[in-house]
Amino acid sequence: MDLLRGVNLYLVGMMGVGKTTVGRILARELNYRFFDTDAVIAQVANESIADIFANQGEEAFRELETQVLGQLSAYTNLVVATGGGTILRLTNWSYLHHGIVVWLDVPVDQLCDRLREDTTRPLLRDGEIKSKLETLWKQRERFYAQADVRVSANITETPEVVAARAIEQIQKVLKSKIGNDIN
Ligand SMILES: Nc1ncnc2c1ncn2[C@@H]1O[C@H](COP(=O)(O)OP(=O)(O)O)[C@@H](O)[C@H]1O
Ligand SMILES: O=C(O)C1=C[C@@H](OP(=O)(O)O)[C@@H](O)[C@H](O)C1
Repeated sequence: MDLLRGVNLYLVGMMGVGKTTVGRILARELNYRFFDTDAVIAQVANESIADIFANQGEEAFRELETQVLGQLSAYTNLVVATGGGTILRLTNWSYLHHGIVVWLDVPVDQLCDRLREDTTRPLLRDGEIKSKLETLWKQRERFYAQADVRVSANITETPEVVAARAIEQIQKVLKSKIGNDIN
């Protein structure tokens, strides 16, 4: 994994794909530090993500998200689990491109089962989860597709299996990048 030294891994993808769960495992395997931008935002704001949305609105949350991402990008050897909407802002991409952007992709219908009982994600409140996720997916798919590495997963796989595949795929992409640079 020497290829990866000195860079950050940024996990992107829809809510509930496992960015936090898989990210922690990746950090452990690579001996990197792990950060979840939502957790940092909640700590800095001293409020839960749901309360920030309710009290300050989504735009204020997005501003905090950009600030936290920018601060984390000053460091190296981090695995960063981003929020599902991080990819929406062009400014955020200027930070994401400091490292390797890894898209965890789980089919939306499988995410519904995972998130049905969830109360922590404000964008899924009030209404039918499936149609909300599908609407977000339609708006966001093209942004996720700009990641350096795509890791497809399904909910029958353990986070450990997904993390192992992510490492393999990241290595493959880095090796081919280096090969292309030499040729
Ligand atoms: N591979 C997996 N297998 C089973 N459950 C998972 C897996 N990945 C994540 N989960 C569960 O799904 C939920 C959402 O995962 P999380 O890591 O918080 O997603 P994200 O950070 O992308 O929003 C959590 O309850 C987590 O325990
Ligand atoms: O998709 C989104 O816009 C959001 C995803 C959430 O993070 P997770 O992707 O970790 O659930 C959190 O940042 C916030 O609720 C908004």
